[in-house]
Amino acid sequence: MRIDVLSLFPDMFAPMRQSIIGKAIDKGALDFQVTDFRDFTENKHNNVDDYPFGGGAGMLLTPQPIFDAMASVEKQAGGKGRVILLDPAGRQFNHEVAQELATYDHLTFVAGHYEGYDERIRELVDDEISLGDYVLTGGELGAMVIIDATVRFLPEILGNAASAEGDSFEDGLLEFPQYTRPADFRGRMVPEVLTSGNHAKIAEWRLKESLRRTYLRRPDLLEKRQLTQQERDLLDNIKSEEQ
Ligand SMILES: O=C(NCc1ccc(CNCc2ncc[nH]2)cc1)c1csc2nc[nH]c(=O)c12
Repeated sequence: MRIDVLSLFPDMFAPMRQSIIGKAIDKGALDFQVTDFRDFTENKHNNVDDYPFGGGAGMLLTPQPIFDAMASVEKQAGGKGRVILLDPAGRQFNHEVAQELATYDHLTFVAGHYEGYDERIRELVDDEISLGDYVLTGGELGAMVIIDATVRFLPEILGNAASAEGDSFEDGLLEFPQYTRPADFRGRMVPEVLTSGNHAKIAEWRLKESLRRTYLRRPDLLEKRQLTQQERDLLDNIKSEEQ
């Protein structure tokens, strides 16, 4: 997979090379390139933004540096791949979107700053993604979150854990409580069932605790999810316990 980012703050992406991105690059699973579109401005003052026509507060990114930075990526990479604009007005990022993006072999992210983009920049763009309904100062952190969540799906990175996890019953439910050694931590015991070796009982306990957690914290997820008869029975059980 190749990922390009167009940004005014390329250094913000350097720390990613210390973790998941670096691992993917070392494994040859990922080509990662950040382009500073300020390098492409034809403006003698090196400006990349300007006042909005029609007045109003804030500055907008001008189209020329971004168009020319994109042309440079196209020349280098032999194309621009799937172009994603980070924008608060975009569709909300989530697990499904990450899975969808992971299917492309080339993604180009455009991260803006200031109060937004000149509308004509959207001509370059295939998709617009927001990280949620809160205001950030720019798109870089959003791009990093999306890249992290997407790169983890690469087979070389998480093997089949990511896909397997996605397919199992956890899909659509919150994670069950997890424990590791010691079984007795200063008097706080790990639930008996988990050290019983009874795998059927363990699986049922995990399913029930996933349902309990989802019921208590994210009932909206339960609304969206088809429940098996076993899950419905467990949920009835939980509802009476949680009275
Ligand atoms: O670039 C981003 N933010 C910078 C930014 C913040 C506010 C505005 C719009 N300004 C108000 C307005 N609209 C119309 C007129 N005036 C534009 C850009 C961003 C990328 S993804 C994301 N996801 C969640 N939140 C975010 O802010 C982001």
